[in-house]
Amino acid sequence: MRSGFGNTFGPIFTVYLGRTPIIFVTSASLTHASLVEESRLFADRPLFPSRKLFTSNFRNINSSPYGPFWRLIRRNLVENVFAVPNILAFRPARLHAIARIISNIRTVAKQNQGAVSVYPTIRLGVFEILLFMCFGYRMQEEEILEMSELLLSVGKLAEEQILDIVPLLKIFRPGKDKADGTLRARQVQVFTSRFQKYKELRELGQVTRGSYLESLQRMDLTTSEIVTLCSEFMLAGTDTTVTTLEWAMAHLVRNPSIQSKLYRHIRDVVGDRPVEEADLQHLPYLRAIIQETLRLNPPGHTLLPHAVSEPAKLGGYDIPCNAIVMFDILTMSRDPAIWKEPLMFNPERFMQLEVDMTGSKGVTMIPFGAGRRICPGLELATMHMEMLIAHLVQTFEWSNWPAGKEVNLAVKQHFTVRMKYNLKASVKERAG
Ligand code: HEM
Repeated sequence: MRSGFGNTFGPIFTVYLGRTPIIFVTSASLTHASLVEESRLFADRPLFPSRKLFTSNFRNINSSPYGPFWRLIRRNLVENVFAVPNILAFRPARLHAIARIISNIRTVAKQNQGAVSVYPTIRLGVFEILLFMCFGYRMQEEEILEMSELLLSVGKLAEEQILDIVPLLKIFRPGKDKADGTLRARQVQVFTSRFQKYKELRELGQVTRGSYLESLQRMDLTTSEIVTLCSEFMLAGTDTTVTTLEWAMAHLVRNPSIQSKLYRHIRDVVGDRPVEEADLQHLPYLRAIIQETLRLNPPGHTLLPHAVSEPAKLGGYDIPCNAIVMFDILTMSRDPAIWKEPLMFNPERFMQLEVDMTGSKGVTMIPFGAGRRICPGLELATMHMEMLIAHLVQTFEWSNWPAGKEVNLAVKQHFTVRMKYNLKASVKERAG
């Protein structure tokens, strides 16, 4: 099990790929010194040429250079869409999607002697919740599948960023530019047809107010930019959340006593009825399980690439403006100097310890980043993960499939760092 690059190469080191310096920061204190104490300086992003097309010329939140446009679109997301009353307005969509996931699990289990592949069974439900928040109306099954397949193709391009750093590698991807152009045209066409449907339903008073699309249409943005921003919302929120859920379920399958403790904890607090959002604040053990999962298996082992807006110094190193700065957060969250028995899955540690995942007072684990570029979806994602784990464990008992076979924790880098072998588990309906 990897503990991060830091153990091998030290707290900060540079690798050259072609002419581009890539500076890896692996220490928690240097991460705090840069992302929190010098937050403004380290809040820029490198501009990868291959992303120009799919980001409408770097006009989405994650790729936009630090500046007024970034501030405007980020503030819109945080203050309008992610405001608590607005999130609560989408509660019916969440409950609908959770019910669908549970029903899918029952169907799949029935067809496969009790066995369920966790990732694919959960993914569409999480995607559906975000689609609803993005567009304000419930899409038909085939529309959801079309959007999902389309965005999986768009998301795959993020895995090809190496081509920007070493352009020579492009010879292994002949026809890439043409294929990208075709995909972008399809993305714009499919999204535009959804915008049209939104307009029709809105005129009939049949949309949930407060969607991301509604907020974006109030701003001075082009259709292409709105397509890009809606796509980012879906891409940033789906696989990060589902990857973490799969890891959490893997740990619960590997640790039946922790799973039983969670089940009893939920029963003690809420009784027999399904967990609701208002219960979450009374379920610290549930939160501890999510935190421990994010510590041991953050869906990104590094943050998104950062850059400095002017030449800087960090840990005695010069950081030039053309450098790509990578924060290796896995090293920090598995650092034995910070965490006792760091490779052990032990949610109890969070029952005794108040951990600030935003890193503002000091960095120990920052699965959502820290400073100005911290993930704006932190609270929404946490709520979705807690609700889903609670319902999955309330409804079913999860165990190894086939019985006696250990869960394999090998990793694979996709858009997120996922389980190399999709978790397949056996589910048994709980008595009630
Ligand atoms: C378990 C779930 C999630 C994790 C672990 C996660 C993690 C992260 C990380 C590590 C970053 C990069 C921070 C940096 O570069 O410093 C990020 C950025 C971002 N995330 Fe998330 N994320 C999650 C869910 C979500 C959700 C649900 C949304 C929205 C629907 C979202 C939207 C974004 C956006 C827009 C950015 C770019 C922020 C910026 O550059 O200013 N994320 N996230």
